[in-house]
Amino acid sequence: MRIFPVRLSAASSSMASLAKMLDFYSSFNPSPLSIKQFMDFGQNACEKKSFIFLRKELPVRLANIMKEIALLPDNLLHTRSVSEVSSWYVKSFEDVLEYEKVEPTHENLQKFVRDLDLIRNRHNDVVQTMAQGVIEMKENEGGNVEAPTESSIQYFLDRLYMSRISIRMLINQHTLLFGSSPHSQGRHIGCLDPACDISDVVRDAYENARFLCDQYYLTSPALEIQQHSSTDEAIPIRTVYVPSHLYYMLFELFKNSMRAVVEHHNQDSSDSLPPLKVHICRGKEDICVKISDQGGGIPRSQSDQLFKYMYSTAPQPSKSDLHTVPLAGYGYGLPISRLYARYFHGDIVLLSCEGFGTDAIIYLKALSDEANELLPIFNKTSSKFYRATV
Ligand SMILES: O=C(O)CCCOc1c(F)cc(-c2c(C(=O)NCc3ccc(C(=O)O)cc3)noc2-c2cc(Cl)c(O)cc2O)cc1F
Repeated sequence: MRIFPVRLSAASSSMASLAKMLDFYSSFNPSPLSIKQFMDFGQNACEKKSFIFLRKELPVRLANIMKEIALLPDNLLHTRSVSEVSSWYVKSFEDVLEYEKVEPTHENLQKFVRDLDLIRNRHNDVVQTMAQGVIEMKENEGGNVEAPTESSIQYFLDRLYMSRISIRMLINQHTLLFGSSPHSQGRHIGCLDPACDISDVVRDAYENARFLCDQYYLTSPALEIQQHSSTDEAIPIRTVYVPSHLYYMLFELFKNSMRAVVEHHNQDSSDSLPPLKVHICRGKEDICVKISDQGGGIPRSQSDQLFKYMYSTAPQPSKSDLHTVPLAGYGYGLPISRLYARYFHGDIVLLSCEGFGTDAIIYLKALSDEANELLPIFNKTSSKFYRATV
């Protein structure tokens, strides 16, 4: 009976074909789009053009990051969690390749939208699962991880999550523009708001962070907002942006500020907490959102640590903590918030004055044609980084 060898050859031939396709699509650099290009295309959207662009661009972006996953240190790559994440990427890569040569018929376009929804949902838990993989690796290594491994993990996770932000942006734009409810968008173009009122998103994020803070600490600092526009643009300051990205950044920063302020000011004193002061400023090149708190600050020597995936002052949350301790997370909120800001060529900068408080500044590009996607590219340079530290 030749069943097993046939099955083995079938498996090995599909692996060989996957490896060939990975090499092919990773040989292309991802094509970054600007917010202006997303808007211009979305205002006169053509589903066939979007389909033809995505059936090439999605495999290119998936293959570029899959080649980096393969270069991870074995003690991380072979954890159960990272193996699971890797299998999601393989499945999604194969799912999109099904459309490589098909005709853009109405039926195929509809099926493409459904498959994009499945792909997005398959990858919903990548961040938590990767965090679990880092914990498994630490446990397997007896708790200590050498610095070179830690820096290569930091480098990789920044690129993995930036790639994931970009792939979800492409998928969301296509499914929102051409999915089942294209006309319920109002003024929105996909997930982009052409007139995003920044102070509205600030208030929304503050109120939700405050709700969690009140739940846990039974108190929370007030909010004061000021807006400054150096250009002739009116107040309130509006810009073309992805409100959900801005909300994520603000929600994380407000949670951190509230935790610092409440924990720094002993909770039984009658003095009221110092308010959080937010300045929204529009210049020619930048839009800035500065959150200033009097939470006692953190030493300059430690502030960079807050952007590390393998550092957190909070103990690693247990599964129950993640549901019961509202302000606790894996400590990934800040590094991922900075990726959201950097994704369209902005940034997040922390300026802390130990003993007094912290300013956290979100920088956004003021001009949509300068807000280009910042995408990781797999090439000899990036792979050398892994080889040097593995
Ligand atoms: O679990 C998560 O996901 C949230 C993970 C994150 O959790 C943190 C958190 F919310 C707030 C702080 C913190 C402290 C503090 O904690 N100061 C006390 C201390 C003094 C000395 C040292 C030291 O010497 O190392 C450390 C802390 N001071 O300012 C901030 C602060 C940090 C950020 Cl990013 C911000 O946007 C606003 C802030 O006021 C630190 C966090 F780490």
